[in-house]
Amino acid sequence: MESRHMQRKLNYGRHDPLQSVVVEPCEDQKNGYWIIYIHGGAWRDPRITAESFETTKSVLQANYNLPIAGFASLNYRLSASVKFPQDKNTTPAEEYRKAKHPDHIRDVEAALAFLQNTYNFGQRYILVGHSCGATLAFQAVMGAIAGHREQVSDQGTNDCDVQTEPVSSSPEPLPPRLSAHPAAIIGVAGIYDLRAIVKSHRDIVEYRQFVEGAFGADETLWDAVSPAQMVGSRGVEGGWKTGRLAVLVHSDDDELVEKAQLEAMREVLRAWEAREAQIEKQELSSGERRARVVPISGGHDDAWKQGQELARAIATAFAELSKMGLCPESAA
Ligand SMILES: N[C@@H](CC(=O)c1ccccc1NC=O)C(=O)O
Repeated sequence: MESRHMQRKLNYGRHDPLQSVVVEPCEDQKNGYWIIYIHGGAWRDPRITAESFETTKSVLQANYNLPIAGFASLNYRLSASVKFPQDKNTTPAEEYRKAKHPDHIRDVEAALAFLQNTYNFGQRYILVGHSCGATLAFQAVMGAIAGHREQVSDQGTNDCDVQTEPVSSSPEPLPPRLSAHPAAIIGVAGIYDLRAIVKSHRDIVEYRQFVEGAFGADETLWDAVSPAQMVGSRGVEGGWKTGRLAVLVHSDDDELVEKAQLEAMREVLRAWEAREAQIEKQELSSGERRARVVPISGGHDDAWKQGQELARAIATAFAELSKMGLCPESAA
């Protein structure tokens, strides 16, 4: 592979080493899209990090010729896990995992704003999220969570009034504003309805544990932050005004997240799809939107561990953008 593409790890926050991104700009594809990955691990698994995108990235670079302007993979602060206990007395404070909603999504927003300020790609990016990373990807464009922070070019109205989060325990100021939402989101093995996933696994304590670990025990908050639960101005429908393409990816071999999660998200995306995208005046395309389902094979974590199926899903998204007239020819 070409070696002039340099991979670097950059920090976007000062309170936790997990406030970092692994980036690799691709100098020869300036008109392409940035691929920005958000890893899974139930908001708490310290073994699953930004580096978990490496294999998929290598597959994309070796086997596809897509117009990709750069790769970024985000780390974000994690919640505590009973499976990986830490001793508060001996763990350096910045490494002690204690994040609670909205810390995770605020870190994702801060990372995206940091990348936008650094690389100036505007809306030309695709958010790819796996498992709880898919939750975070769609939360980043939900009206009730982040939509009021988007700056739409022609002064979109601010129709979001309610704050749906507890006061953050985080010492951080609010992250800089997200200047633009992604053109496309790819949700892989995603969790989109917290109440439903806990209920459908009520005999396995782990599910309630990781949801409470990240969001607390108040189930009305679970609904308010679930992309498949919020409709209208508080959901993806009202929040993701400039969005063009949503791709939902799932494997029937997935042993951890059931297909009902995808189906619930597919339903709320129907209302989003029916509305026209808000587009820049100089843009020549129509406001057409698409939501697509892409089946893959393999177990829950095989998507990123093996990389081939995730890479294929990403290539499918580029093919859709291309059909919509939203994709440049790839250079070389
Ligand atoms: N290894 C994980 C398990 C996990 O990631 C998970 C389990 C069930 C359903 C979804 C999961 N991950 C989603 O991000 C853990 O530490 O809990």
